[in-house]
Amino acid sequence: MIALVGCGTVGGGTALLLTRDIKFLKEKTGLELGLKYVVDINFDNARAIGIPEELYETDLNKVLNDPEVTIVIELVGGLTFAKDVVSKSLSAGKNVITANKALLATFGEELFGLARKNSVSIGFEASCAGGIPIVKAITEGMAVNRIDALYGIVNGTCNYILTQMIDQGMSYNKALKGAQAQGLAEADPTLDVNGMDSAHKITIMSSLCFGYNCELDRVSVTGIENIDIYDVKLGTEMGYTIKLLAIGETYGDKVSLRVQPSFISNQHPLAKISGPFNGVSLYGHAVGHTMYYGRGAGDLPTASAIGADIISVASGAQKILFDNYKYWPDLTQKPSYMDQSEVESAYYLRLNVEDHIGVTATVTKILAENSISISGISQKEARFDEKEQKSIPLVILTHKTAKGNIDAAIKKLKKEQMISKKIVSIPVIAQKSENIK
Ligand SMILES: NC(=O)C1=CN([C@@H]2O[C@H](COP(=O)(O)OP(=O)(O)OC[C@H]3O[C@@H](n4cnc5c(N)ncnc54)[C@H](OP(=O)(O)O)[C@@H]3O)[C@@H](O)[C@H]2O)C=CC1
Ligand SMILES: N[C@@H](CC=O)C(=O)O
Repeated sequence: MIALVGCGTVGGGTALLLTRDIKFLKEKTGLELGLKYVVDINFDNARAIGIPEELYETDLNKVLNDPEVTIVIELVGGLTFAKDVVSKSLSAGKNVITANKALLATFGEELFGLARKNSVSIGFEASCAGGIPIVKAITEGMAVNRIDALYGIVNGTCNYILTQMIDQGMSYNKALKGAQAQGLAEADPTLDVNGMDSAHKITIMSSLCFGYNCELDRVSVTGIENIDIYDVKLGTEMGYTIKLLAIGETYGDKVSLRVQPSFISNQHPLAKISGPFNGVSLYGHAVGHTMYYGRGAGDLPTASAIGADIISVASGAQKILFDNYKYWPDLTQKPSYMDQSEVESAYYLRLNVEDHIGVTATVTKILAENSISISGISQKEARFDEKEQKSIPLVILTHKTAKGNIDAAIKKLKKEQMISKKIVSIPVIAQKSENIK
């Protein structure tokens, strides 16, 4: 029997699948599945979607002490009560299913170890890229591959906001409200827009891809909060679209983990992933490039991934994988990390400069001194700030260069009197080449 803790957006969707669709699930899988408890502190949402009242429970201990319950689904979110639910359930010998990427990215090693100690397993398909079965793709579908890179749009809220801003000209705040209304955003949407939710997901997925216990605090994270629609529009004119990319890559025996707003060409396979959808590209040594697409957030799409875990746990498949796969974070070593300053890409730079003779020469000289080669440069129409101060936007596209060079050049440029301190730099990410061998 199943107990579900937290009946909000995802919990509500899951409870619906386990009540309304239970007959279909049994017919399809041949498994005897049953929802016995819905634990929450209030049941407004459960009532609103018609979950039967006899399932409602406020006391977690009742679930923990019920020997009939073999699966506890944690859908509360956060790191405090959720951690208690997961730890206590595992310690009570119950399998756990969770969508809580923050919890697994922070305490994965401890919780996976606890599951192993108690001979149970943790299902977490819904923790990365919502409804896309990406955990199964990495651990099962790509099993024979050495995976050396993962590029993903893995936050539905940010992708929805950016799409609305570009396609509808909607303001950032209005688009964020829209994402919240659709149940895409986290309870605290700061985690979405500041890039941390994507960082949680890239930590979990990279650990499974590369066979290291990747650490959340080694992800270089930039969110979308400070993106200026002016740059988005200039990017569009140049044939680029802006996406919040989560990237995990290996460089020899080193790992690089980063989340960053990035320009990608309109021809890039991830460019067409819009609205609440997510897309994840994996690169394996045997298969080459594979790509996964689907809804990255929302009640039923995420419940679909939870349902897949329920079936895996109930059929015994999850435990077999848990016992045999060697890339779980409690079984692997922490990686060595690539120094972020050495990571290379092309860049879009926007400077605001005074309209003086020699300013472009000063800029190009500083870039050259920092080993940055320019692939394009253009001066745009003058702009006026809120204090009516005029400045000329100078947009530069660079060839591939190390991030350290860009940072050093920006530091120097900011010291020049004719150049405003606000310099925008956005990596321009090309599609990775396959390396089949
Ligand atoms: N929303 C999405 O699309 C996705 C979410 N996730 C993850 O799924 C998890 C749940 O997210 P989501 O459904 O959006 O969150 P919600 O905030 O909608 O749901 C959380 C539920 O837990 C309840 N709750 C809070 N504290 C307790 C407690 N002490 N005891 C029992 N119940 C409690 C809340 O009640 P109340 O409302 O009264 O506070 C609410 O009903 C999170 O880890 C999130 O990161 C993963 C993929 C997609
Ligand atoms: N808030 C998240 C929900 C899914 O993980 C998102 O927007 O992607």
